[in-house]
Amino acid sequence: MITFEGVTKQFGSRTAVNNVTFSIDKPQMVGIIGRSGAGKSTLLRMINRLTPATSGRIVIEGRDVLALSGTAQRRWQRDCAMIFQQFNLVPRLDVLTNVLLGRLNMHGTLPSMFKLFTREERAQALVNLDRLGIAETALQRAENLSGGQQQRVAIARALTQQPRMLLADEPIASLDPMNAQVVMDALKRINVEDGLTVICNLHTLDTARNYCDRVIGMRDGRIVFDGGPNELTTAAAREIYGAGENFDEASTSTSLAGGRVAAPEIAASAGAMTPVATAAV
Ligand SMILES: Nc1ncnc2c1ncn2[C@@H]1O[C@H](COP(=O)(O)OP(=O)(O)OP(=O)(O)O)[C@@H](O)[C@H]1O
Repeated sequence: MITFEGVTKQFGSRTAVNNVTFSIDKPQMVGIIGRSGAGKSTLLRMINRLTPATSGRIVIEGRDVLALSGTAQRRWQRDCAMIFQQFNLVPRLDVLTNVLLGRLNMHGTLPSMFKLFTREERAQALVNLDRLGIAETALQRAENLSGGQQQRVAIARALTQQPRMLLADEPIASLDPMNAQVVMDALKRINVEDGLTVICNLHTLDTARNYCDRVIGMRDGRIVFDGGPNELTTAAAREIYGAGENFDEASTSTSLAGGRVAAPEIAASAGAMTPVATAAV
């Protein structure tokens, strides 16, 4: 589905991502972990061309997406929707319009300028909000929502792009544990129910173990671990984080004690913090 071939990014003399090679050959939830500055964001941003790579190829269905330009590049950026730590909503616009912005690059310039969306697009945006359990917020201003709700709006906007892949750059780093869990559960359900690959930068080991099918560990721009969540032992974590014998996993932990999402109907429980919570995603 996606293959990285010797992908490198240099910022001046600083090598942020160093000759990275790996493939994802089936829809997976992939977590990328590593200490701050390891290159996680740069790796993700190169996939959808927010950051240009210095060298290498990222190949999807035989095409090097790093070589795309113009319309083909914009089409690819639509295909790999991205969500961010700070949600990137338009605060003063209502939630529904924020979600519809996911359709913008499917329109010509004039309809885009005047935000002219079809009835079908509005209906689809509402369906996506409903999947995220927040349809009732559709007419509220985005800035009046909680952080967890705003991130779910961002996910609904990403779904409205009808992407082939979802990239999430530290999607829960600004959220409290309860909202973090709701957002991770939503991403997991999208992966399972829609068969979309989700690539997610995470700061915390426990979240990667609990939610991801595969974990990639980065250190100093290189991949130093690539395996299943069960292979992510304390020794492997030490290698990824460049830590010594006194490495304490708790230092990378949220209080998310969640497990993997097995069923959409698992109830929210403020006390237990088991997965999850939202309406069916
Ligand atoms: N626009 C930029 N200009 C210069 N250097 C950059 C730029 N973006 C990132 N870097 C550098 O590249 C390296 C990797 O940064 P990156 O943000 O990818 O790491 P990260 O693992 O995502 O870190 P964090 O978890 O703190 O977000 C760091 O040394 C960073 O300072």
